[in-house]
Amino acid sequence: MIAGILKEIKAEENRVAMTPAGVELMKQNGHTVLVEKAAGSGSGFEDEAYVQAGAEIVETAREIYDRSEMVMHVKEPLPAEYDLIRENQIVFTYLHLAAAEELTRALIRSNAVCIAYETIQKADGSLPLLTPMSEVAGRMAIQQGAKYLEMSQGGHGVLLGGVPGVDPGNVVVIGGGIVGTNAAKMACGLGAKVYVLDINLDRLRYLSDIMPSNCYPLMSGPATIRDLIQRADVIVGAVLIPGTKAPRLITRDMLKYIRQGTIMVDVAIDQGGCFETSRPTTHTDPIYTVDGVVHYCVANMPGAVARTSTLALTNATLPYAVEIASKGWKNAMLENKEIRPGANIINGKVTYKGVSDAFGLEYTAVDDLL
Ligand SMILES: NC(=O)C1=CN([C@@H]2O[C@H](COP(=O)(O)OP(=O)(O)OC[C@H]3O[C@@H](n4cnc5c(N)ncnc54)[C@H](O)[C@@H]3O)[C@@H](O)[C@H]2O)C=CC1
Ligand SMILES: CC(=O)C(=O)O
Ligand SMILES: [Mg+2]
Repeated sequence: MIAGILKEIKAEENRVAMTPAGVELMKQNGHTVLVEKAAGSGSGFEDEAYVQAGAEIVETAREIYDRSEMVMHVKEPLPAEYDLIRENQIVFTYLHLAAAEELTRALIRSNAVCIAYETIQKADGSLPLLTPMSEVAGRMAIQQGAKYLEMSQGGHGVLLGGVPGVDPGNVVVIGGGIVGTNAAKMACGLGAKVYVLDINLDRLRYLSDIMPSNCYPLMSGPATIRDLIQRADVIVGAVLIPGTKAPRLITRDMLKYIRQGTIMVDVAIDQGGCFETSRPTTHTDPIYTVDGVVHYCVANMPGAVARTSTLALTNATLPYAVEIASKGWKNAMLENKEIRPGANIINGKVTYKGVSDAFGLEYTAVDDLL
């Protein structure tokens, strides 16, 4: 198969969908890899390294789309690319469609085979291509929260770890999955008092076993959230119901309970955000304030630490890319049940329930198309 690696065009996105080591493995499996010029430079991989690994460097995204049977991105295709996507072409990338109606409709029109990284799912329910970026984003959430707590950044001037004789800061993490656990680990490491909220009691038991004593796993619910946000210095939004729009757990009205200069980091913004007042921001302009409460809602947080993120992401994506390229998408989905839920839109049909529900579109089970 001919696979094309596109250069990311989202603001401040420096990750790349395949490293030179990945190209080498694709070549060993008999595939041709086209890499858009300078696609890897933001992650420290120059064109020369791709050529040495056996890739062909291609000048434009248009040529990648024209010549490739499968295109790979990190982030979703942007409007400038919608008309370049071809019928039956495999588009393999993060899509987050339940929060992106315009993109959903463009991909339906394209008649392409759109497989989302974030909905590939193992039998135990885990999301192997979301996990590495959730690990990065969860850790970064605390780094960003601590930074914006500084007064010159708009925060209310609390040092998360405190000092001897002074209380540490309070961190409230809503959602105790991969993002939430990684955020909590970082915040605990700094010495903050950390509350992690989830609705899954088994998950709370697990967190209670593995987390240090300055972490308090609690059952999530409106009353608990309302109580905790009044004392919070940093609030992290980290909930997910896979493939669907995030539930709004802190409403506009609840901002009145939150002190000015508190930092709300909505990591779940790529699924629409779990705070009503969240709207996507970029690394160049990451924060805004509502009623004095600072909101950080960058939809591609891992892009800021591109070297680490590219390596972590491609460690996870490469085996799936090789399998899809080697077997074709249908056989890959028939033989590997983890890949099947990755199908979001296939030849104009919406094959992911969370996406069809989000926009009132007709749903077709992927099994009917295999
Ligand atoms: N902004 C960014 O750059 C990035 C965003 N993300 C996003 O972060 C979000 C979280 O991802 P993961 O941690 O990997 O998901 P996960 O599936 O590991 O964890 C989500 C957790 O939320 C819990 N949950 C669901 N409803 C809840 C509720 N009402 N109250 C409390 N907890 C609730 C679930 O039980 C689960 O434990 C996703 O939307 C993901 O796409 C991930 C990576 C980067
Ligand atoms: C998960 C995701 O959307 C990201 O890493 O940007
Ligand atoms: Mg994202």
